[in-house]
Amino acid sequence: MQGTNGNHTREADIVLRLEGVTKRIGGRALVDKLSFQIAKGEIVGLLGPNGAGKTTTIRMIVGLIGMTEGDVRIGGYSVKSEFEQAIRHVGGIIENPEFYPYMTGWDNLKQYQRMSEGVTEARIHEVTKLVGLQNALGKKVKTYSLGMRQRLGIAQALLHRPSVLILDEPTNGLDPAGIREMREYMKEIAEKEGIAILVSSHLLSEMEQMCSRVVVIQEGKLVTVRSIGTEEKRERSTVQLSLQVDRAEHAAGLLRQMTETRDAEVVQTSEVRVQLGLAHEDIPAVVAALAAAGIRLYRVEEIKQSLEDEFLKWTEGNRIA
Ligand SMILES: Nc1ncnc2c1ncn2[C@@H]1O[C@H](COP(=O)(O)OP(=O)(O)OP(=O)(O)O)[C@@H](O)[C@H]1O
Repeated sequence: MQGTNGNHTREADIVLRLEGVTKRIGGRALVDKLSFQIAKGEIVGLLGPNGAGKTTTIRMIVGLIGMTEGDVRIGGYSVKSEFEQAIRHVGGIIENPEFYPYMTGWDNLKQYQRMSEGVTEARIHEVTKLVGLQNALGKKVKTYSLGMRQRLGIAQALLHRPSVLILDEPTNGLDPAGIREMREYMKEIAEKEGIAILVSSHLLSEMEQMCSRVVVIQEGKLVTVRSIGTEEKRERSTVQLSLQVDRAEHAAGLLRQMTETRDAEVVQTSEVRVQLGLAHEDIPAVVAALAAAGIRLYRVEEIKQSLEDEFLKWTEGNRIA
């Protein structure tokens, strides 16, 4: 699976796609023209300081609130116009999942199984093993730790074999050991089930260890999309470029067309800026294509700062934790 560094994603592997998603309330944009996509088997972090719009974005993805503009496609289906088909592909934990505390973990999942079509007991065993809960299934949920309750929630969300798992701040309240365990089973879920996972957080350090990419937002706007990897891996894969042009939207469209053959990932970050990951040898051809299309190119810069430095800069004054 090559989608993990975000530079070799095939169109057919995209399972979640946000297209200019916007939420305005009382004239204020809580989420503003947000676009990004996630492929099969990828774990992507939606990262931003408190109040950046993460929860609002996630609530729109799963249809809990409406979008003012834009659309979300899940498994190719529009959340706006084909909600039922779209939502069938999603397993989501937005608020704390509710369980019957006096029933065992197993009985809680059996209860859920009765309400859902096509979920077998074998599947219950499979998902509880994935989250490492198989030995605690006979215990009452009221005796579970927060981490165990969360695993039960994730097991439940996985029962119907969704193609996307969406988790809002899942590490909140977990101790370091709980966070580490979560990281491990999330990776296993993504790998073994080929699921795309979107997980929100305001902590870069956690996301760096868990995710293959992060989508950074601030004040509802996309700041950047970054691949996470070792320095060595980054060097071998692609160069992250920021292009300053006269018409970023036009340039981004053109670059996306080229992406299909050149494996780049294109993000418009402002009216005049486009970011993309490119193989070193592809840079001249891309510059030439932009010029040929009449787009004025003012700057081609490599983005080199560490993600940590940048994240602190973006979120200066906004960060609570
Ligand atoms: N229904 C609403 N009406 C007006 N403003 C809202 C509403 N819901 C959220 N907001 C505001 O929108 C902004 C984004 O909120 P959101 O909860 O999406 O952020 P977040 O990134 O999830 O932050 P946190 O980590 O604190 O949950 C905040 O400034 C919040 O106060």
